[in-house]
Amino acid sequence: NFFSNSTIQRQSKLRTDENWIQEKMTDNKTRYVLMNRNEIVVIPTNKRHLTLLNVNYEMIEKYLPANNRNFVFLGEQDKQCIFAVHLEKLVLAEIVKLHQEARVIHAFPGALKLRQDEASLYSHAVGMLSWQRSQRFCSVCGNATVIKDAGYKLTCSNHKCSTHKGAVSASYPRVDPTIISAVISPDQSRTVLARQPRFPPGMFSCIAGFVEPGESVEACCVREVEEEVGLRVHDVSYLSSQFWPMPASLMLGCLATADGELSVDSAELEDGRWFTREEVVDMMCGRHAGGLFVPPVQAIAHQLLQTWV
Ligand SMILES: NC(=O)C1=CN([C@@H]2O[C@H](COP(=O)(O)OP(=O)(O)OC[C@H]3O[C@@H](n4cnc5c(N)ncnc54)[C@H](OP(=O)(O)O)[C@@H]3O)[C@@H](O)[C@H]2O)C=CC1
Repeated sequence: NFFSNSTIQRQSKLRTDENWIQEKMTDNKTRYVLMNRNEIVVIPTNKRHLTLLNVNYEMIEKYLPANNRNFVFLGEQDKQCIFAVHLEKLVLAEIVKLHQEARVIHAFPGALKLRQDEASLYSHAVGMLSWQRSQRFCSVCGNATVIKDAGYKLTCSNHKCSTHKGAVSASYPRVDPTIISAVISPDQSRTVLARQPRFPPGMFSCIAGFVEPGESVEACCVREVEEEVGLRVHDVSYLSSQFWPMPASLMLGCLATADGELSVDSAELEDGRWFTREEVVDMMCGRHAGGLFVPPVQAIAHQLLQTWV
């Protein structure tokens, strides 16, 4: 699945080896991925494809943040280490000026034009760096946090803080489990698609929602479909997953069966309908008579529909 198909070795056992990390950070063979919140630095390879700008330590040294903040070790690929770093907009602009073809672009939808392995690097980086930015202070005593384990762990800088004694001694990266389901009629001829007000005009997608504590994937699927379109699903089956970097959802793709009239929750959804298989095929191929379409092939919503049609 796009965004989750990296060929990188994460080398998680080496993250705690500070000397090794320090040595790799300053090695000129090391490659840095640059970003700023929702922006990435890319080079267009042709009209439709982009590649991430490769920057080595020499090029980035003077811009690297103090205390390794906003910084993460992504792993190793072909014996080359890869780190990601969050930099201020002005710094990104300065770096881009040094590379004739480089551009700073919005990561969405820009990241959809990256090669799959680079899109996976991007999703790994954005999930890690947005978590670090959201955890700058200890949630117990309010003191600053300190980055450990090459960016994968945050501890409180106040050594008297109770977090150093209790079971919850550190903050670890956050991933939000989210179900997404293609709801199919019992005769397999129709599926439910819905649209949120923030979707691009004409786009319909499968039903999605965040898993709550105490819920299984199946129970979450039943609850979300009932809440959003008023149908009671059965026969929920898990198909596959996708990390979705918005900023850190783990999409758990399901197929489920239901029938009946829809009762759309207008607080969350702008529209929700049953669509026939033929209509969905047209929406997937960009030839729907009414101009309706589904998310692109990179999204798990598309993959679920592809499995069904
Ligand atoms: N890859 C794919 O094919 C698709 C991916 N998605 C993704 O699935 C996710 C869920 O979809 P959807 O339900 O439509 O999402 P929304 O982002 O619309 O979230 C619904 C509501 O849940 C609350 N919320 C936001 N973040 C979280 C969180 N981390 N945990 C719990 N609740 C939260 C918010 O409520 P409030 O505003 O009240 O705080 C939000 O309005 C989104 O990240 C979306 O991008 C969705 C469809 C297709």
